Amino acid sequence: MNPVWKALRRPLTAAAVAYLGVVLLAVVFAPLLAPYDPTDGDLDHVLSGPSALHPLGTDSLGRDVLSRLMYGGRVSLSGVAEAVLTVLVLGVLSGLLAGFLGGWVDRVVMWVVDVVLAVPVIVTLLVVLAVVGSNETAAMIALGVLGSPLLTRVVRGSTLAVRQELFITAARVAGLSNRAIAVQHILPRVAGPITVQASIFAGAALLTETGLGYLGLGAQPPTPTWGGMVADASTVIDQQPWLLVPSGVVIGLAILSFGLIGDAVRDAGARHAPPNPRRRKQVPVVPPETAPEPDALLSVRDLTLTLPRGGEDTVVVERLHLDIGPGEVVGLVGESGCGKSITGRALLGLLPPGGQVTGGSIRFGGEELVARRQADLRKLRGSGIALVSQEPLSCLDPVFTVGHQVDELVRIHRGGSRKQVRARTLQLLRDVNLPDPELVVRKYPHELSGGMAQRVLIALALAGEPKLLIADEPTTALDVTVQAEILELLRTLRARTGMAVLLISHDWGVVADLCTRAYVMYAGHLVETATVEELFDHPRHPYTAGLLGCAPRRAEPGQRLPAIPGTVPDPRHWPTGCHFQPRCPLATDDCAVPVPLLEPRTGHRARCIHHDRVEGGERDARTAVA
Ligand SMILES: Nc1ncnc2c1ncn2[C@@H]1O[C@H](COP(=O)(O)OP(=O)(O)OP(=O)(O)O)[C@@H](O)[C@H]1O
Repeated sequence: MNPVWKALRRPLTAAAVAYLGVVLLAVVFAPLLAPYDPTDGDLDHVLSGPSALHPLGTDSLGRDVLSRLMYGGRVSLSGVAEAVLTVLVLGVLSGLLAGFLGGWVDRVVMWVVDVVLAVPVIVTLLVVLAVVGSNETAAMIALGVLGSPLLTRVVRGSTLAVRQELFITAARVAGLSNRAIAVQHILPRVAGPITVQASIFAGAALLTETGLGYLGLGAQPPTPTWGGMVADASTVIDQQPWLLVPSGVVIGLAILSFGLIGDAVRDAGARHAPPNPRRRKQVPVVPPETAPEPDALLSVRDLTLTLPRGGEDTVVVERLHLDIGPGEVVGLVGESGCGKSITGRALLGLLPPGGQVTGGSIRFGGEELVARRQADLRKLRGSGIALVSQEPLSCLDPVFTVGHQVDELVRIHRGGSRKQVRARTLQLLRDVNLPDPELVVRKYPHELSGGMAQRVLIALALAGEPKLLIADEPTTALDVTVQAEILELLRTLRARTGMAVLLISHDWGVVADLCTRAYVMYAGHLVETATVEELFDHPRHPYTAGLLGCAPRRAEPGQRLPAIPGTVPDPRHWPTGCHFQPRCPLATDDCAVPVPLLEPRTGHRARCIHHDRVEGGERDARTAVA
């Protein structure tokens, strides 16, 4: 069950909701339910206590307190509604814009927020009332404007947190517009904090409205207001103290109820805002030193990426080269932390906050992608390049059914009537071999197995008919049988659609199964590239040879699994020269200077000066190519 609903079912919260519901009904239906007209005085029963005639007594003019409470609530609660509505519109819009768009929009919004927060509320309200007369609506809207910065901050913080989640990245990858992502994916996620803030503000607004009524500002007599009733009661407190009880209890319980509902929703899972990602100046991109491959679908040259690590911009990928031809299946291999996934994200223009391309070029279909605006890249995502990631369930929005999520992308990429969209969705689900697509479209992500979720994710990626599919460890989270099925599916889809695939993996078996060529990465460097056959038969870099030697299928029964000693160094502590030298059995002093990519055989490149000593290697001449 939704945690918010669960929280609202707690006895105290349920009582608060019920109380506000009853008050609201009594107020709305006051003309039908109130026993008397709120302005009619019964001079025979002035300042009487509760009686059969007047259940809550009468005031100093003999007016029925119950009827005045019902009618008074109309003024007081509509004032609260006006203030809350103003806060919601201003706070949610500005918070979403600031958190989602960031940059100068964020800076301007936060500057306005700081200015409004510095304005004293009561003084401003008095000024507004002095200017517009006793216009309660104007005062409550002004209160809403002054209260909105608190909601702006909360929504901005929550949006920043949600923006980092994988399913939002997946939605971007799929080419969804910012507005669609904000409305359909982010807004439902920040609904909790918004409800908390709105209910807390409603209590404060009721208190302010009552205070204004008490001071004789706002709606004027004989119109009943709750604040006016408190003011009347306080003037006769010596003669009839009871008169303060009905209005005091109704107002007090209403404020308490707003607070209780806010607390319950917050307890149910309001999230804290993450720290604001560091803002830095965009550094100029260093142009590549080598030309792109003209016939390639994707040609990456000298790509250098930085990410903020330990407070500093750290290079995590350095001068990477990569080419993928149309329809080609290419592997990107390496241990965890070598920079494979971050490279995949850079191709889509989706680096984590603070990440930057500081050098090189990415050409896709002949167009340069580095330094292109996010709006241009968004058009490319999904239809040009699509991504399937290693955590299928985290990439699906848990709030919507599979059908809704696939429909959404089909509508964006193809358009068409509801019927046509759904027909295409079912076809896509059939294409990825999901049994019973009619049933699957009605399922929520939590009802899917890992294998089914991965198939749905592949269907989502196919919705835009991409030319290049980046499959980032697409089988890592799956069991062996399902792994084989997904690999077979990728192979079939590639043959059927003619799309190219960049398969990111640390598993040589998977790479050998699907790819014709592979790139091996180590600690941010491309260390070797060749056809998969060449790499298996004649590795020319000790790292590739070491990785191949670690494959579990090469282990002898009863023997320890072979492993490369040591671990991938943190990008802040890369050694100078060859990054692999501290772990390399062939390392010499010469390895401490930067090593270029060499080409021991045509089309086979390795970043190693000892490539001819790598086991199984041939003693070829070195040809520096980069
Ligand atoms: N959001 C991030 N913020 C800071 N550093 C990051 C972030 N994501 C990745 N890194 C760092 O970038 C480097 C490359 O990470 P990347 O995820 O690309 O490696 P990988 O080879 O894909 O490994 P894995 O298979 O575990 O994902 C690592 O040192 C990693 O710690």
